[in-house]
Amino acid sequence: MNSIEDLIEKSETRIFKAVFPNTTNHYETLFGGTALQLMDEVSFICATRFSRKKVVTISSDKIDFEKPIPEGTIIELVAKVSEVGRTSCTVRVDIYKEDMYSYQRDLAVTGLFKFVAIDNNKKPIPIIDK
Ligand SMILES: CC(=O)SCCNC(=O)CCNC(=O)[C@H](O)C(C)(C)COP(=O)(O)OP(=O)(O)OC[C@H]1O[C@@H](n2cnc3c(N)ncnc32)[C@H](O)[C@@H]1OP(=O)(O)O
Repeated sequence: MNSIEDLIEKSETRIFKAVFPNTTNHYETLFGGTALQLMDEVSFICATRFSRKKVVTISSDKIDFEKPIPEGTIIELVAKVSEVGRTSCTVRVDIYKEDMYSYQRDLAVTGLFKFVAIDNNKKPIPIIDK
């Protein structure tokens, strides 16, 4: 049986993307809505890998767009469980931007996403079996 700490470590989830023009806005930076969609997806995968149960998003919290992400950069999304409740878990997502042609890497966006585990009747159930 894995401890909660082991499950948190093993479920850390990372996705890389290239910021192509079809994902940017008229300022030629990553569109905020696209960033949110990617954050929801990576945090959903993380919560699913953590619980190995059906989970739904119940809330998102404190999304900070600290730095713009220019077209032509690489982004890495890192999702990790930061809090475990009875039926829910909270996942912190960090988006790092990397210059393609240097080793410059900066934290650009952070946010929290909370998920609830549900059964086949869509009712909350314990997020992990103890
Ligand atoms: C992957 C996807 O695309 S999901 C799509 C978007 N999400 C959805 O459609 C979900 C819609 N929401 C729902 O179906 C329901 O709200 C449910 C099933 C998630 C929860 O049902 P509820 O009756 O509210 O559950 P309940 O009151 O027992 O709370 C369940 C957990 O959620 C937490 N919670 C409930 N409401 C909120 C809220 N507004 N904000 C933060 N946490 C909340 C509770 O604290 C509890 O956590 P805990 O057990 O770890 O302490």
